[in-house]
Amino acid sequence: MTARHVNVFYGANQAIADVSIDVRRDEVTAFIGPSGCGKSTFLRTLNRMNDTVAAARVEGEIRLDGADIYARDMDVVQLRARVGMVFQKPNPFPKSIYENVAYGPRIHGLAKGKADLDRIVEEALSRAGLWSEVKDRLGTSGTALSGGQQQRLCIARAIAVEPEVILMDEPCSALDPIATARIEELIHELRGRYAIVIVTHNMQQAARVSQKTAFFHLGRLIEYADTSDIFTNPREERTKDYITGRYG
Ligand SMILES: Nc1ncnc2c1ncn2[C@@H]1O[C@H](COP(=O)(O)OP(=O)(O)OP(=O)(O)O)[C@@H](O)[C@H]1O
Repeated sequence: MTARHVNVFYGANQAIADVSIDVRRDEVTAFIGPSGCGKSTFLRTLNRMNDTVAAARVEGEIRLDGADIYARDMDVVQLRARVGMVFQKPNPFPKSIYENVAYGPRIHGLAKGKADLDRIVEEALSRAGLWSEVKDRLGTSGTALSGGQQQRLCIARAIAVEPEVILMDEPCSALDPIATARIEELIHELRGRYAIVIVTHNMQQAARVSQKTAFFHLGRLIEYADTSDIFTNPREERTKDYITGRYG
């Protein structure tokens, strides 16, 4: 995905100012920065989640495989399948584990019948590292799983429609350390197959899971570089101050 000169406003307040960035398919990109700097707002521009906020207005250009995602003829439902999202709080549908994963492929017409749908569900749950834990209880409610399992179910739900990009907005902030480690492992396993963008407050997590890191401050993209450079050799003073804990 490429973003060029993106501005986002909530009414009269500007939350994102002139952000340009490329997100590559074979990498995990972490968005870091102090609270309120616009990480989530910018993340949400990448699959037009901001459309759901009446006061939000996006300017600039964002392209997915060259196509302008804000173009009038862009099918937003299709876009959100190609650019999936995993939220801070796991939000499975109040339906069975199977239905949580099968819903997307069914509405997007990806399955050629029941056996094919079963295969897609198994594959998505396997890739999300959840299959062995749930294969004998696919009919039970997704909301009855543990928080970490629910988050992996949400990742399986995103994967099931074969996205190109997965956006993760602080996916571990509601999870304990063990469930967090499991999600981080999963991010490693999924890398290469999907472009992954993760917003995180946890700098160790950014350093562990990502290859590229973008540091935001007051709505601007201050520095975007290899994660190892951001954490060991930042070019900007503000990045250095943030990663050394001087503010944030
Ligand atoms: N729905 C909204 N309506 C109005 N203003 C909003 C809305 N969402 C975010 N903002 C404002 O936009 C700015 C950026 O917020 P955003 O949530 O994107 O930051 P963030 O870096 O993700 O913060 P955090 O790390 O605390 O989640 C803030 O000033 C915030 O108050």
